[in-house]
Formats: sequence, C-alpha cells, structure tokens
Amino acid sequence: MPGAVLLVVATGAALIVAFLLLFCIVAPLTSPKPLALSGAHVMVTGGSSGIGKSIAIECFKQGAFITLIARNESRLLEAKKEIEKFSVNDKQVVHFISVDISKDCAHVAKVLKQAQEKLGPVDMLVNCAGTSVNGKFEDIDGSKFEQLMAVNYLGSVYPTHAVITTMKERRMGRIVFVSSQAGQIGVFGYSAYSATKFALRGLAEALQMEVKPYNIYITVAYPPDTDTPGYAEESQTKLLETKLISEASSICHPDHVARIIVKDAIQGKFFSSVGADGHMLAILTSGMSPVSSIAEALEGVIFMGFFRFISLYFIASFDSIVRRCMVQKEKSEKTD
Ligand SMILES: NC(=O)C1=CN([C@@H]2O[C@H](COP(=O)(O)OP(=O)(O)OC[C@H]3O[C@@H](n4cnc5c(N)ncnc54)[C@H](OP(=O)(O)O)[C@@H]3O)[C@@H](O)[C@H]2O)C=CC1
Ligand SMILES: CCCCCCCCCCCCCCCC(=O)[C@@H](N)CO
Repeated sequence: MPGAVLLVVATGAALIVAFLLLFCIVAPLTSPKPLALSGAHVMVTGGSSGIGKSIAIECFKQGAFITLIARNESRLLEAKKEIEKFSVNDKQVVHFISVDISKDCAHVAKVLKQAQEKLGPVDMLVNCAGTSVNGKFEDIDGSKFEQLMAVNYLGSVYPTHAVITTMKERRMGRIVFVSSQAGQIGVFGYSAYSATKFALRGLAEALQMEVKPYNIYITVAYPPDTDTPGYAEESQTKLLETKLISEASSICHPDHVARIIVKDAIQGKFFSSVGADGHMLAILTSGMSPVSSIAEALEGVIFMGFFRFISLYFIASFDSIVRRCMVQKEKSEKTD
C-alpha cells in the first residue's frame, strides 16, 4: 500500500481512537439535567442594577422566586417593582435584602439564612455584585486594591459560603460568579480589577471539583463591556488605553448578557461567554477548567492552538495602543 494512503489510514485510525478515548473520558464529565427555574428560589447579589437586575428579570420571566441583594434600599425597592411587572404567575415573589456583602461573613450568612427561611432554600445563587476601578497601577491607592478584592472576590465568597451547605444537603444547586473579559485578559488600567476577576476563576474551579459529586454546578460568566449604570460611571474616568483596548470587544446590552448567563447557568456550563470573541477567549483560556460537553472538549482540543495564534494579533495591537498613547502623552507634555 503506497506510503501516502498508509499515512491517511493511520491518521484516520488515530483520530477515531482519540475521539473514542475522549468520549470515554469526557462523557461522564458532561453537564447535568437543566435546572427548571419555575418555582425555583434565585438569589442575585447586585440585583438592583445593571447585569444583576437583568438576570433577576430573566429568571423571574421563567417563573423563579427572586431575592435581590444590594446596599441601597431605594434602588432595591425600585428594582423589585420593575421585576414584578414580568411575573408569569400570581405565586411569584420578589424579596430584597439590604446588606454589604463585602463585610463580615457571619453577618452575610445570618441575613441570607433569613432570606432562605422566607423564600425557601436557594436553588441558584448569582454573585453579580461588583465594581471596577480604572487607573495606572501606581495611581491606584493600596486601599482601593483591598476594597475591590473585598467587594468583587470576598463579596462572592461570603454569599456562596452561606448557601453551599444547604445545596450539598439537597444534592442540587447552581452558583454563578460574574467575572469579566478582564478576568481572562489582564488589561491596561485594570490591575486592581482584573486581579479580583481572575481570583473568581480559581475559586470556581476548586469549588466545582468539590461540589460536582453533589450535583451542584458552577458557572463563571465573562461579559464584555455592558451598558449599565456601573459602566457609565466607570467610563467617566476610564483611561484612553483601557477604552481603546476594550473596544476590541463589542459593548452589550445587559438583557442580552443576562439571557446568555441564565441559559448557561441552567445548563450547568462552567464557562459563559458573549459573542464570537468571548467564545474564542473561553476556549483559549479554558486551561484545566471542567468540561461541560464532548463538543466543547473536542473544540478545545482542535482550536486552542489556532486561537492562541489569533490572540497574538490582539496582543500586538494592544501593545501598539499603549505605545501610541505614551507617545501622544509625551508630545502633549512637551507642548504644555
Ligand atoms: N458593566 C460592565 O461593563 C461589566 C460588568 N461586569 C461585572 O458585572 C457585575 C455587575 O456590573 P454592573 O451591572 O455594571 O454594575 P452596576 O454598578 O450597575 O450594579 C452593581 C450592583 O452591585 C451592588 N453592589 C455593589 N457593591 C456592593 C456591596 N458591597 N454589597 C452589596 N451589593 C453591592 C450595587 O448595589 P448597591 O450599590 O446599592 O450596593 C448594584 O446592585 C460586576 O461584578 C462587574 O464587575 C463584568 C463585565 C462587564
Ligand atoms: C483570541 C480571542 C481574542 C479576543 C479579544 C477580546 C478583547 C477583549 C478586551 C478586554 C475587554 C475588557 C472588558 C472589561 C469589561 C468590564 O468588566 C468593565 N467594563 C468593568 O465594568
């Protein structure tokens, strides 16, 4: 048999064996039965604004009971009234709690326990509360690094800590951590913010390994820029470099982001991303994350190298943005 034909046959056989092996390894790892939100208790931190409020509305539209968590009571009341317009049956309830989730783990646990006594055990916890700080590393005060880690990271640890035991007892649950594309790429100006979002990834992977035997599934969401009150506030003082780099991804509507996050969380997908660039980033940064389907495993095995090649173009363009901004700054300082 000529060499070329032999090579094709051998390659084909190797691919079939590889696929069968992958199927045997991955099949037991794939995702669970989708969570039915009708009658489920969904708790959303940061649910009074932006992405969190849109997630609460999306879950309410699917029949869930909602607990909103934030600090400002008037915004919580406004959000409750807005969400209630979307009820699909007269049993549904929107409850809210005013608490700072970044302080005092025990107090957060006590308050969330009361919420579970009102609306029943939490079926899905969405850790969405968070904020960003933008500036050059040396210009961000050390206290801001601490505050951001407290809100964005510990503010996700404490509510999760408050519900995980009951989820394990019930052998079911979903936990969502809302990260960011800045939690997949360290971006100029986000040295404090990116670190808090990368931290969620490590927490989520370790926690998923612990709770998968209890039929509890973790989702890490990586939204791009999203048109929310938080984004509007951040944009007022955002560095030009951060703005230009972030424009590599499209700005999204919070309802669109929320629909994707809720769909992926219901299905127990570990990665939740938005758009083609988000999908490529998810595959590229998947590392040793859990696999949610055979298709996803195959896609990663086949395309990760290619996406790494594409990312080199983005990295080069980001470096060029930083250099151009530096030259412009030096020129304007000379003329001043
Ligand atoms: N908007 C964007 O471009 C993107 C946002 N994200 C992430 O999505 C999440 C939501 O962002 P976005 O919708 O823009 O934010 P918003 O600023 O619009 O809303 C933030 C929410 O979090 C609550 N919150 C903030 N700090 C605390 C706290 N210490 N304790 C309790 N609740 C708190 C706020 O209520 P209150 O102030 O009353 O406490 C509010 O409900 C954040 O984690 C953000 O990092 C990720 C990618 C893109
Ligand atoms: C191979 C594939 C490459 C894909 C390139 C995509 C480039 C993304 C650039 C980073 C965007 C950062 C958005 C931060 C949003 C956010 O969290 C803030 N708005 C805080 O509110």
